[in-house]
Amino acid sequence: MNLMDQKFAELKAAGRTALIPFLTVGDPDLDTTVELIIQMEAAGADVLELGVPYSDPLADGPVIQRASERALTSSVTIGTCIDIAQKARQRGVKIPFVLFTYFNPVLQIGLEDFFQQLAAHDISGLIIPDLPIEESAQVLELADTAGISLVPLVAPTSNERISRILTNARGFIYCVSSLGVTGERSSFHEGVEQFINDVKSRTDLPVAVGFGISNREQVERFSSICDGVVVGSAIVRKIEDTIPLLTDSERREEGLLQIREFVAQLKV
Ligand SMILES: O=P(O)(O)OC[C@@H](O)[C@@H](O)c1c[nH]c2ccccc12
Repeated sequence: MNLMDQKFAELKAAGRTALIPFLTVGDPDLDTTVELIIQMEAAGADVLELGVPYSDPLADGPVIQRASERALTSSVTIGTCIDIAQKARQRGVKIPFVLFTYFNPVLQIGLEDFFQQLAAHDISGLIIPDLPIEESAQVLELADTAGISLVPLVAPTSNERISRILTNARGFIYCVSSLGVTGERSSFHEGVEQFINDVKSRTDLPVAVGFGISNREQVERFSSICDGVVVGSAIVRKIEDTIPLLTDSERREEGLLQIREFVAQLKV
């Protein structure tokens, strides 16, 4: 049982739903990312998705694409992201981290080295959105050996693949609320609650939902049926809008407080 498993067990015992923010490491810069991680925890985040910026984020909408572009100007790599996680731990951050990366950056450093680095830096979970279940056997074996939970994405269109995905799932199940790419939404896939409840009926693992969730009302809606709610683009947009403050030494603290307050109002 790793830190993330423990966190979900604690929340379940308390009847609470995990708030799982996503941010892109290095956006707008690496030092600010460490400060933002500290603010996310202070705001009530229970698990944190640390996104590895990538040049071809095919599943991401424009907000996260822009965040990746900004981060890539600082030459952020997977190794940088893992170092940032360690820096946050050194600053006293206790919440579990889920590394979010496309598969190509993992292949570039090699699977064995990648999992050794993850395990050495207290990363609890891993999401690779473009690793299909059919090609995940070796990654799953290495993740299990390293004690890292390989978290699968399940979409309303997964249908007959859902059973195989759930059989190989670790950590939690990430239910994608809508088809398409990431980005704030005012509505979700028709029958999304039924889809989530169907997944819940078929697994003992915690079930979280993400994609499009951008305000407290939507978090409340999904918190009533899920063990976790992921919010990415809305937070990444808030970071983007606050960059002028975050990068001004005179107004940095004001900017960090605005991000903390934005995330805190999502906590139910
Ligand atoms: O941004 P949204 O719509 O709030 O969705 C969460 C999402 O950002 C995060 O989980 C994520 C970022 N990039 C992804 C790519 C695929 C699946 C999920 C993701």
